[in-house]
Amino acid sequence: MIIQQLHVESFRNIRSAQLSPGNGLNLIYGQNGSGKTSLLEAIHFLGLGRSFRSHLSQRVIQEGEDKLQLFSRLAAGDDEHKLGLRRFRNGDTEVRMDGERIKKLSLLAEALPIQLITPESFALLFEGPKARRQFIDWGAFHADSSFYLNWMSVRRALKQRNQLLRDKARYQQIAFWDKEFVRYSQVVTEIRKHYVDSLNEQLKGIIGGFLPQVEVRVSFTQGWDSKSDLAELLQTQYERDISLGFTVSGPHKADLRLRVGTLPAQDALSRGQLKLLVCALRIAQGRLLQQQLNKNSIYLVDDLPSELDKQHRKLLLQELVDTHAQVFVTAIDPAAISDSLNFPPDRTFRVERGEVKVIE
Ligand SMILES: Nc1ncnc2c1ncn2[C@@H]1O[C@H](COP(=O)(O)OP(=O)(O)OP(=O)(O)O)[C@@H](O)[C@H]1O
Repeated sequence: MIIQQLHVESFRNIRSAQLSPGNGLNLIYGQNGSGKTSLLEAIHFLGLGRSFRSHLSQRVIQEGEDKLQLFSRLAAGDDEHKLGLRRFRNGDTEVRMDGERIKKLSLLAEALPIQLITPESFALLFEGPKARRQFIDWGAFHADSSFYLNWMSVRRALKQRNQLLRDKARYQQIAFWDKEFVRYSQVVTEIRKHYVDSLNEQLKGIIGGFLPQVEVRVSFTQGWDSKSDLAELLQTQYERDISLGFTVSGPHKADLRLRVGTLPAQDALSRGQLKLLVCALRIAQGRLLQQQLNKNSIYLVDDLPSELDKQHRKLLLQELVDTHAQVFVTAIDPAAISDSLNFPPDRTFRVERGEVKVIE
C-alpha cells in the first residue's frame, strides 16, 4: 500500500497539512517540537485508529478543536482507495473506506499495514513480553486470516476463567472454559510458531548485514512448557491459579526470546546495536508480508539518525529502500539522512511550527 495523498487536520500542532508523499523514501525534517513525530503519528493513527504516543486519543486532537480529521488516497497496484478518519473529543471514531463506514478497526490495520520504529521501540526488547507478543501477533494477524478470531476466543475464555478463579469456583465449573481455552490456544500457538519460523528465515540475512559480528538467536516460547499438555497443566495448576486469582500458563504468556550467546540481547548489545536489531525485526516482518501476501507495509521511522553512526545509517536506509515500500523517516538535520544516501530521497518535507512544506 502506498499513501498517494495525505490530509491532516487538527492533529497535535498540525492545524492543516496536505501532502503528496513519494512512493519510496520520504524525508521529514524540522526542529525539536516542529511536528515531525506528529506527522508520523497521524499516519499511524490512520492505520490503526490509535496513537503510538498516548493511550488517550483525545490528547492528539488539537487544543481548542473538537475533532481531528485524517484523509488519504491509497494505492496498491491498480487498486485505489480513499480512507478517512475522524476522531471526536467524546471518544467517537468515524472511519470511512471509499465512502462506506467501517465499524471494525481491525479492517483498518488490514488495509494499511504499518511498521513503526521509534526511539521507544526499544520497549520491544526491554519491557515485559507484552510488546514482543504484540510484535508476533501483528505478523500472525496479517499472515493468517483466522488468527484474530481465534485470539479473541482465547481472550474471552481466559477472562471467564480468571473471573471464576477469583470467585474461587470449583474445578468442574471451570472445566468448560478450560476446554474452550485449550482449543483456541492450540490454533493460536500453531499460527504464532509458524510465523516466527518464517520470520527467522527473513531475519538472518538482515541481521547478518546489520550486526555481522554478533550471532543473534530469536526463538518463540509458547507460554507453557512445550512438553506438557495444556489441558492437563491447567488442571494440575488449578490450586495455584485459584490462590493467585489468574491463569499462570497459556498463550497469553507467549514470548519472543532474543539472545546473543547465552545472554538476553538487551544485556549483550549496545543501544545502537539494539536499535538495529529492532529495525531488522520490523523490516523482516514487512518483507515477509510482502512475500506471503504481496502486501507492502508502510515504514515510519522516527528520528532515524539517533544512536546510529554514518555507516549504520547508510545500511539501515539502504535496507529500507530495498524493501521497495513507502518509507517515512524523520530527522532534525536533513543532512544526517542525505549524507548517508547515494541518491536524493523521493520527497523531502520540512515541518515548522506544525506547517508542512514540500522542498523541491
Ligand atoms: N493536542 C495538541 N494540540 C496542540 N499542540 C500539541 C498537542 N499535542 C502536542 N502538541 C505540540 O506539538 C508539538 C509537536 O511535537 P512533535 O513531538 O511532533 O515534535 P517533533 O518535531 O517530533 O520534535 P522532536 O524533534 O523534539 O521529537 C509540540 O510542541 C507539542 O507541544
